[in-house]
Amino acid sequence: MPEQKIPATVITGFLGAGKTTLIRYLLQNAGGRKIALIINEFGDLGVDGGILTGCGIETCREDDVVELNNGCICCTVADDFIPTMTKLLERDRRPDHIIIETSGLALPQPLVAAFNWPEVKTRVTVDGVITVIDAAAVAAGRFADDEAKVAAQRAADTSLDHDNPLEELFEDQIRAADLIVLNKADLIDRDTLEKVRQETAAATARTVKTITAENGRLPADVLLGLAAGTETRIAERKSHHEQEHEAGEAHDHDEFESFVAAAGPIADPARFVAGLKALIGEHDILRLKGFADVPGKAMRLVVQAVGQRIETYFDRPWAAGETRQTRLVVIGLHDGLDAAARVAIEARIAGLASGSDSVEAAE
Ligand SMILES: Nc1nc2c(ncn2[C@@H]2O[C@H](COP(=O)(O)OP(=O)(O)OP(=O)(O)O)[C@@H](O)[C@H]2O)c(=O)[nH]1
Repeated sequence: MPEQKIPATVITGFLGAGKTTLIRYLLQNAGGRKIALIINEFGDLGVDGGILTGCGIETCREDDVVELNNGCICCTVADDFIPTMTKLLERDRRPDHIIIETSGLALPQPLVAAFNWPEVKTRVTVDGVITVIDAAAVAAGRFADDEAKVAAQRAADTSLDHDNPLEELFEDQIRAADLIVLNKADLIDRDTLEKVRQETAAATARTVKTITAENGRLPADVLLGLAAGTETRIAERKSHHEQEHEAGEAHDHDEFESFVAAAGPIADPARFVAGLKALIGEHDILRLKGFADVPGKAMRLVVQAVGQRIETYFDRPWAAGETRQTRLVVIGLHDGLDAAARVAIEARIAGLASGSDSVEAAE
């Protein structure tokens, strides 16, 4: 049986935006996922590894945290990142998910490109790039809470081979994002937050979704794609249709909504994916993830989408006695996924699966 690919999430954003805080919360609420962390930081400026390893979180063992402190990760990809990933993948204890926290100076694109290196490509899939933004700093006309510290980090990194102005770096980090987190929402009022949201959206041409957070407190299901633990839950969960006349599930995070959309076999996977892309663009869908039944294929098709990034691959044969089915978990903001939207989305997914609805992807 082929080894299932391990999803990797890149978490980027300026120094002090709240990346470590978000990761810490994520580890504490990982839903049983075994997470390995790669943290990129420098000398005495870096304390994140210590914060995370010393945190006493059960799911995060000391040797699951790897620190890369030879310079900015995007400038040391070949020397540092690839060997580290390879070592991580050769461990006996395979992680369910890999999280990479970049330094505040990192350009995410070279890092994402590194996932195409042969050593990594066959074993890891990019789950998504999450860009954390200090909304309060941006509202105040800055990119980071402490721009002097960012400058100090830059000065301390002798291997840094890009010297973009802060504004350009900020735009690059936003452009690379599959999901943007406007963090530190507690420090500004709603109107200001909305202004920051618009400003951020203007910096990206794509239909990237933006969510807000206080102290990075966001559910793992929103931040991360499928993992071993979620797999069984999808099969067990009732579809939206089955749930329609029942009380909704209890939520820890009221601002988010999720449901399972069930559909029939996929007539044409490429058109299905193109249609899903369009659907995500049209609705407030943050994530779509699950499995699909492709007739004629012995293997199950994994579908993972965050923003406009959609990954599909066959991960394992359907087991004997297992029902071949298409089930996608749809996650979005509560306000955007009301009952009518859920009915419409489920119907569209069913139509896309059967080929009766052949929406082309929005460019
Ligand atoms: N008020 C407020 N403070 C926050 C929030 N998120 C993080 N902080 C604080 O902001 C500071 C920086 O947070 P970190 O999580 O270390 O930020 P980071 O992006 O990991 O920073 P580096 O790793 O240094 O690049 C810490 O003092 C956090 O406690 C938030 O949502 N609201």
